[in-house]
Amino acid sequence: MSATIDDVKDKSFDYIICGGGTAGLTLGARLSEDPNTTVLVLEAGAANIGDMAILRPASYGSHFGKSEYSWNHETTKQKSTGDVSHFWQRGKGLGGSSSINFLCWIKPPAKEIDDFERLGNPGWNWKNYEKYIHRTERFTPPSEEVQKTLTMNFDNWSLGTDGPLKIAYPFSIDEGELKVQQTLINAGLSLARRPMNGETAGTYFAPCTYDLTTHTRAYAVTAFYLPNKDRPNFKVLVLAHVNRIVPSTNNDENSEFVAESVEFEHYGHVYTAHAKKEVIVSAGALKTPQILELSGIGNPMVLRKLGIPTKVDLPGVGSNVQEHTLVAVSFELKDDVKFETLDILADPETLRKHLDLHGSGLFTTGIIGFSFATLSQISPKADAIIKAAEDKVMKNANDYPPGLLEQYKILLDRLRNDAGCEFISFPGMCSRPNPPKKGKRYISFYVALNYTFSRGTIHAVSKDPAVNPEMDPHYFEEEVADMLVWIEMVKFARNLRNISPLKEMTTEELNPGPDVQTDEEIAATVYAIAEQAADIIRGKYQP
Ligand SMILES: Cc1cc2nc3c(=O)[nH]c(=O)nc-3n(C[C@H](O)[C@H](O)[C@H](O)COP(=O)(O)OP(=O)(O)OC[C@H]3O[C@@H](n4cnc5c(N)ncnc54)[C@H](O)[C@@H]3O)c2cc1C
Repeated sequence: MSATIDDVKDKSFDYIICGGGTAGLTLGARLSEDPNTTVLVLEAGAANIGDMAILRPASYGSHFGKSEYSWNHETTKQKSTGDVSHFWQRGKGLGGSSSINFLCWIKPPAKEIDDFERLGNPGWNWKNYEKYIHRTERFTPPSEEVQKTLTMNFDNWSLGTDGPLKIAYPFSIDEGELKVQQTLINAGLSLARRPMNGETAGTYFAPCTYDLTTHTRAYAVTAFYLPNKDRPNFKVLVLAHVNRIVPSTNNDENSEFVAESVEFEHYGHVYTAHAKKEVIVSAGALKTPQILELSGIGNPMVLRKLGIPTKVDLPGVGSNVQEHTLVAVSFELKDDVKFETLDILADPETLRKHLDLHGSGLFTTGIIGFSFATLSQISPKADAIIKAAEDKVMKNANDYPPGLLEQYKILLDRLRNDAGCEFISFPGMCSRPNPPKKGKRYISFYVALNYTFSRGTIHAVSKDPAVNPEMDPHYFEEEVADMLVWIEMVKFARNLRNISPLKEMTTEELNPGPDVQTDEEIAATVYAIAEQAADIIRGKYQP
């Protein structure tokens, strides 16, 4: 139940969950199924319940830069991207990033989930993943008419139908999407076999976290918080920023760390709540390391700099950071092509009209076109790049921190055999550096790197919990594997304009644009535009 500070301060709970995002609310709902188990969730952001800016489905990017929805983190300046820093948006508020994400319901390859277990984490395998994800899903397939129009076939697919999270295809799907999909198939990326069941290689239309009855976003709040909020044993306190975990008082340097309570800040005052069983830190990948480090859990070298005594020597905290980097390529559509893209919302009157069209119109569309390819499917240079990456890894094998060589071996195997080159079609312009032309419509392809070799860090830089941690992704520092693959992916996406039916639908490439031709020029452009694509959507299509 939504809690007040009096329900929480100095009170004891079986479990305290730090961070009420996707993972935190899911876990809170699950643990509190047992009426004898008390659960407290502490969330730094606001509740934002019923806020149309969150609920309106195709509101991608509209939350970016707004502190009521997003943390607006900024990375350190990146040498490889021209000494600039990059904005990292993450959801702030109940539901976390599930309240601002792009609603796409896609799944990883089974093999990649099994790799967690192969790296020494028993139970972290596809079989378990699928069991629990089916429990989460409530999938409604599209009508037979839509299936026929979009040549969809779900015979092989298996999704859960009784879970709390509503999964569906968005209400409005333009038939232009089918032509885009056909282009990718004609480019050699045939239909994926069972993309919801671990066989993701190829092209497919993905469903969204979308409530078909209300035409609103389905997310951690609608699936896990609202249906359970009246349980007396489930308390959720918002605007509660967790500072640190406090161990039991008899804790000294040599004894085991036992989490006894959680210190948090609420409206400028610091309070504690006590945990009888466990404290779970689920503040997202970017903020979790800070809570651990301020609690004395982490790399002693980092903690020493902060003046915090090491309680648990855990060097992995805040290391091994990998970013799902993306960049977009955009093509201008011919004026006579029928395809209602988000570009038309640039006109204020059209925007107003579509905002009023609740239950239809462009805000009930979604990002549905996905393709996953192997490097050899998209580039004649695949063998040479993989060989160069292997040589580099073997040359430096003795210098890697523990566990990294094992990860790299798996990544090299994936680079050779698996479909890690991701292409996402986007109905509209979402790229840099060239601005859209007035009155024109665009089709874009996000190019996303899934097998990242560069490794970054996120560490607290002050004892003060209000000071943001330092986030350094080390973008493209592993030049061979990351940059060369990236360049080949951009080239593949650019070439889609020469393939039917897109060839007949488009006039010219807007971005990266005709001035960018050589590999060096592509590299220079992607340096400048990496990670900024989504930023473009903001302010152009949104209220
Ligand atoms: C812009 C964007 C688009 C995305 N699009 C998609 C998509 O289309 N499909 C998809 O599958 N995935 C997408 N993702 C990723 C997906 O949303 C995340 O992987 C997922 O939400 C992560 O869940 P989490 O629980 O780990 O973190 P989050 O959901 O981010 O939750 C962390 C929570 O902890 C809170 N918190 C942080 N620090 C503290 C603190 N000190 N004290 C208390 N609370 C704290 C935060 O406010 C937040 O609510 C997207 C992510 C973003 C940012």
